[in-house]
Amino acid sequence: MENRQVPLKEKSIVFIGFMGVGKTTIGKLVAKKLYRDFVDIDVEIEKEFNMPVSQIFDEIGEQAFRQREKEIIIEQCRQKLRIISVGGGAFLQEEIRKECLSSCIVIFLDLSWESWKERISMIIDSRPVLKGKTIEEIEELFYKRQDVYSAHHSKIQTDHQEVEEVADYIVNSLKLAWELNE
Ligand SMILES: Nc1ncnc2c1ncn2[C@@H]1O[C@H](COP(=O)(O)OP(=O)(O)O)[C@@H](O)[C@H]1O
Ligand SMILES: O=C(O)C1=C[C@@H](OP(=O)(O)O)[C@@H](O)[C@H](O)C1
Ligand SMILES: [Mg+2]
Repeated sequence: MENRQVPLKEKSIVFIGFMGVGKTTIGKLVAKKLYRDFVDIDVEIEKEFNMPVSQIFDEIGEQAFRQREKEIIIEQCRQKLRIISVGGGAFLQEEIRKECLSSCIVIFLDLSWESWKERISMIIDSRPVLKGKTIEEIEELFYKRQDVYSAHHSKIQTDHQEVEEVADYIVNSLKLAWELNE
């Protein structure tokens, strides 16, 4: 389905940002508050391969993961009324960026490096891209990736904010934008 003529209120919403910023957690919460279906692209890929992302990287390879990531995101973006959380590496692919930006509302969840660093122990084991890297190398990747996240419709600064607060702010902002667009 071509999604470009879809009214703003019905457009799917895509969450982007670096690993661990809260795309999965906040996306799920926003979906619940808006009574919309939630899709986490990593979870969809894990279901297909029947193994966690880190095992897919080890046993099948990152390239196969990126290929399915692209296909599933494009498929999901063309649906209406979805809340979609993509992996932090998805926007490195131009085709994904273009599709998300043309079909959906793209929300960038921003977090400072200082705040992000405090979360590292929670995510390091499940993110193969971080495995074996020094903190300096991760910091370099963090800043390098910010370039691709600059392609978005809306940015939310999440430092020192609880997930509920961030989700409520997003829901209220969306409702306001929808009202103004009516
Ligand atoms: N605003 C927040 N404040 C504190 N912890 C958070 C916040 N958002 C997410 N987290 C925690 O950070 C970790 C990574 O969150 P997750 O939603 O998986 O991020 P992503 O999908 O962007 O990789 C989880 O343990 C989650 O509970
Ligand atoms: O940034 C990346 O390259 C990745 C981010 C992960 O998703 P989260 O951003 O949800 O952690 C997951 O897709 C995979 O481990 C690769
Ligand atoms: Mg996630």
